[in-house]
Amino acid sequence: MTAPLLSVSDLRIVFDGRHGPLTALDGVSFAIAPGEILGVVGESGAGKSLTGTAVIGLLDPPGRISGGEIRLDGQRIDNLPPEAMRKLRGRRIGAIFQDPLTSLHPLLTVGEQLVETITTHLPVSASVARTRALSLLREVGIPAAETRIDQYPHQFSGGMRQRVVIALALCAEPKLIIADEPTTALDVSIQAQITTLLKRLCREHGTAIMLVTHDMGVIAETADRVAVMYAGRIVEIGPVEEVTRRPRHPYTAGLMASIPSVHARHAQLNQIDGAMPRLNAIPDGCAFNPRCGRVQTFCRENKPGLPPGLHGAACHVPLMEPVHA
Ligand SMILES: Nc1ncnc2c1ncn2[C@@H]1O[C@H](COP(=O)(O)OP(=O)(O)OP(=O)(O)O)[C@@H](O)[C@H]1O
Repeated sequence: MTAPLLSVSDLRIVFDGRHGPLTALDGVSFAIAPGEILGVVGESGAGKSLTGTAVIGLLDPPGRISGGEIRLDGQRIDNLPPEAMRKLRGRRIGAIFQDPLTSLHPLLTVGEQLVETITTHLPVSASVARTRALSLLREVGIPAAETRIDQYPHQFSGGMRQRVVIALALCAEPKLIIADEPTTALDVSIQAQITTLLKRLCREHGTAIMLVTHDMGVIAETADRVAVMYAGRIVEIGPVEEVTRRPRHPYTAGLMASIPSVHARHAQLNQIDGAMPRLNAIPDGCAFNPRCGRVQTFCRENKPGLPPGLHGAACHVPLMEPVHA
């Protein structure tokens, strides 16, 4: 792998509660290369969003980083003062969230928001910024951009609004975009258009994306590599083809089995019995052991680590045979 753009090492996040700190992220490590799309997948509560939130420096109390480090282009960013982090956000790291309306100001036109973001981060005049805003809107596939630029967010459909949010994230040509469930609120046909757009932007601009989603189908279509999270840890990581065709962790295999057909994407991950444990009740040993069909006595006692290498699973009894043809 080339020098990583983002590297997260042994990241730990706790929530300070009345009965002491609860561990929400427990030693998460991964890297993203320039231009690469890393999918981060897992059920609700796995810690996917927390990981993305920590990378963009938006973790709020009572949550806090209690260990590990985050580096962007080699520079440590997890301990930057808030002002420095604010500058970095938007300029070097962009963000796209599930609901476009939370990222857009309802009372400002799309053009005003783009121009403001561009002039905040780049030393250009308002008229140059407007020209750039127009070309960004065209680039993300907004038809009749010259008219649309002066319209308000509510005048756009959900899919078009998400395109505007992507344009906003791209304003300062950040090297990294954190996209948290960017397609979840959209119709299936629109989802495909947005994932195609994200892939094209990565290819054409060399932007890296950390794509957070509960949907293994979106990952399979979009990501280069995938990190599977469970109960605050990465339980499997590897190239998407490898992980989807030959999952090694029984949890990943369960996620794969739960991918609905392309035409029925909205089915939930309901094929693995049981639920993600609460933070105050994470089982000893492998956190997945109560739900695992391959559980052995030692799985209840020893926490498995993620082995080094391109594709690895934190499992004492990994699946080694292809599960999917
Ligand atoms: N402010 C908070 N206080 C206490 N616990 C929190 C807080 N925010 C998140 N958590 C806990 O941290 C864990 C990880 O949350 P996170 O939002 O990262 O999960 P996720 O995998 O992104 O799930 P989802 O898809 O539902 O967003 C969960 O157990 C959640 O309950």
